[in-house]
Amino acid sequence: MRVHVADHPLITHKLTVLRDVNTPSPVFRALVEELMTLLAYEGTRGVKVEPVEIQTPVSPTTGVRIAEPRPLIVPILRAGLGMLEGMTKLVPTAEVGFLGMARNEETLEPTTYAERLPDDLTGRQCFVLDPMLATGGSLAAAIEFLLKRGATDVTAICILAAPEGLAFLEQELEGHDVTIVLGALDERLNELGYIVPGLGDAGDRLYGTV
Ligand SMILES: O=P(O)(O)OC[C@H]1O[C@H](OP(=O)(O)OP(=O)(O)O)[C@H](O)[C@@H]1O
Ligand SMILES: O=c1cc[nH]c(=O)[nH]1
Ligand SMILES: [Mg+2]
Repeated sequence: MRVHVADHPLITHKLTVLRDVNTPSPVFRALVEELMTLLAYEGTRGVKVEPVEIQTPVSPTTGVRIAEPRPLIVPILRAGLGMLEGMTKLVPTAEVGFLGMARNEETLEPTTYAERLPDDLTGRQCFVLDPMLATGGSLAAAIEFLLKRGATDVTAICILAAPEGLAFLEQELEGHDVTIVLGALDERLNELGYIVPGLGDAGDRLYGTV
């Protein structure tokens, strides 16, 4: 598993406002989208392209286009939905599939309550979007779901992660071709399974449920 922490002052600046408990939901949503555009740029460095011959007004030349089969973007509902627009702006021809997952806040175990994905993901490059990688249970389950359908090349883009969650993913996904792109790697998890310093519950802050 490869882990890449995006290191850019604009990302850190936007993250600081995102973390602030006084940032209201509409601003939080806008910031997630802006951050996602920057993280999508990092996260798609390995997107598969194929050569294409074109004619400029001056001469023929060889360029590239996104390779077939098209990449699949998988936001994990709810909070991952806030990242979708930022990603599809960069890769507008990608297909989008959905996974709905919720973490039981007492046991911290994830459950999957919705799935709308292609049956066969053989040869598909997959990009999973979820802002928070805390214990890693939700992301591990989501990635394992894609691997079982035949995916072999998975990149997850998260805004924040805890070291405990990364260690869990490392152990669960050993031997698989998985890349994790992060906006920041935080200090730790607290006793309730929340990322510290973190930003609280991403879904609640995005959709105004608190
Ligand atoms: O790494 P974990 O310990 O599994 O926690 C992270 C998960 O928790 C949050 O979702 P949540 O379950 O709160 O669902 P929501 O997006 O509907 O708020 C977050 O978006 C991740 O999916
Ligand atoms: O800190 C955390 C942990 C899990 N889910 C969140 O939304 N935030
Ligand atoms: Mg939540």
